[in-house]
Amino acid sequence: MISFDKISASYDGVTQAVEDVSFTVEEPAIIGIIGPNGAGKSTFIKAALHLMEGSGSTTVDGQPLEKRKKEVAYVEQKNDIDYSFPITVGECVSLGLYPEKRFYQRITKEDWQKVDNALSLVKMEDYRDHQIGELSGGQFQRILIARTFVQDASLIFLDEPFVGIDATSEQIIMELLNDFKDRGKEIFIVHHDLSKVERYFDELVILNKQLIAQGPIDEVFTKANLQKAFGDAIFVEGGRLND
Ligand SMILES: Nc1ncnc2c1ncn2[C@@H]1O[C@H](COP(=O)(O)OP(=O)(O)OP(=O)(O)O)[C@@H](O)[C@H]1O
Repeated sequence: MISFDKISASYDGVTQAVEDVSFTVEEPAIIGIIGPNGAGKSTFIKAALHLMEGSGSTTVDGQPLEKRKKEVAYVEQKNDIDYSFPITVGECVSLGLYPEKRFYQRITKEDWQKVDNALSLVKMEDYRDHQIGELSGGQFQRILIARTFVQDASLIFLDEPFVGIDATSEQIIMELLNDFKDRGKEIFIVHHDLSKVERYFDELVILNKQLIAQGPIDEVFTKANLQKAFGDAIFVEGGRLND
């Protein structure tokens, strides 16, 4: 169970990006975080995970986040990642084993077994010794998911993981995330494609600076909530939504 209590954050003390967002997710689930551009989706995650300054608190099973940090994995937006870093696919995945481990520290035989196992889950076992810079966007995203697996994270936050990736990678990732859910994990995904909401997610968080709605898809993925978050423009092109 993870609870967010009054998460707020601003930039330069001027732009209030997220305001008093509170909600709890009790059960293993895949949770979509949606909202218009600039709604504060990325900021919410960063502030809630204490990756930037903000206020409010996050608790895991009633304990402060600090005590459970090892269980939390965060995969940032692709454009925030430096692909030119000279590191192999295997080394990149192994970083999940020891969040505190330094680069180039020796990786044991046992570690490699865990890495190989994770790489085969994301169907990237043949790429272990390749440089990360050689991968496509979709392959790299699969590597980052493999890293959360070796970390054994139970709370996974993915910021726009499907932007610019191939359909095969998207499918492999969604299958794996469903498997993670069956293993008891809670997975949060910032996502912008509303057409896939019902297929991909069990629960939804709708944000526009403040929390608009949160809960099971069939309760909160409604025209009224989407209008509140996105305005009327979203309905111009139509689309199947619950009333
Ligand atoms: N580093 C920054 N400095 C100043 N303002 C920022 C910074 N990052 C984000 N913002 C502003 O904070 C607000 C929320 O941004 P955020 O990136 O969290 O939204 P988002 O919902 O993730 O957007 P998108 O869907 O476009 O990625 C926006 O108004 C944005 O311009």
